[in-house]
Amino acid sequence: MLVNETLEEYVKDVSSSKPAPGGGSVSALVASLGVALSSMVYNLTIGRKFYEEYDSDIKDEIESGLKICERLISELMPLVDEDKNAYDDVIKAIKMPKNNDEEKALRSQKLDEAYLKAINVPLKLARLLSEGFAPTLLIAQYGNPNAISDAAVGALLLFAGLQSAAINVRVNAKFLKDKSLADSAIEECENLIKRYEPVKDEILSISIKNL
Ligand SMILES: Nc1nc(=O)c2c([nH]1)NC[C@@H]1CN(c3ccc(C(=O)N[C@@H](CCC(=O)O)C(=O)O)cc3)C=[N+]21
Repeated sequence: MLVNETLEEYVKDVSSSKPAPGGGSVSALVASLGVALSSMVYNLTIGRKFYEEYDSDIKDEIESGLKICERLISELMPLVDEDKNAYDDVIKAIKMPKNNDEEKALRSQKLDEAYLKAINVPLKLARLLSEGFAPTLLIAQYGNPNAISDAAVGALLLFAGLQSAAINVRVNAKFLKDKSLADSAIEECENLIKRYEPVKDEILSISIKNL
């Protein structure tokens, strides 16, 4: 499993001419790291003197923000492998024989199934990532000022992950037979980008003001 590799092995795997891991797996890793940075700022906040002085409703919000980050990390990390497996299946289907109608039909069916998976993994990534912006904004507002730049880096990585997921959805959607499913997946990603780009910008401006 990729998640059990060393960083060195993973980077080598990505850089090689092996078909996968590719951009999809890398965007899942980047997404995990983005949320991990937010989580780090939470962990550098909860229990500190300035934190204890917050109203209890703010403290509750902060505690639930950390819970969200922890859940997101545990759901994002498996996508590093799931995306590799999904794209491996695309490559496997592309390589299937097409010497007669029977082979062609089977290949076309397997290819469609593989592209559907190769869309669904980045779509899941985009949906999970979209849940990471609110907790990152919250911790940029209330978190440890020493680590505010990490919330900004987290927001940038979340947004990079979201845009990358949208690109992977789009590139695979054009091969899908079910055009309405393809269009709705593309539209969902575009809507998430439109919705969360301003949140990313807000996190950046809060962080930059307080550097
Ligand atoms: N969910 C998802 N994850 C991805 O990682 C992903 C994706 N969708 N959609 C498209 C892009 C593109 N990408 C490629 C990786 C390797 C080759 C590759 O190795 N191609 C070989 C041919 C493959 C072979 O025959 O072995 C070649 O061009 O020589 C191509 C394309 C991954 N992507």
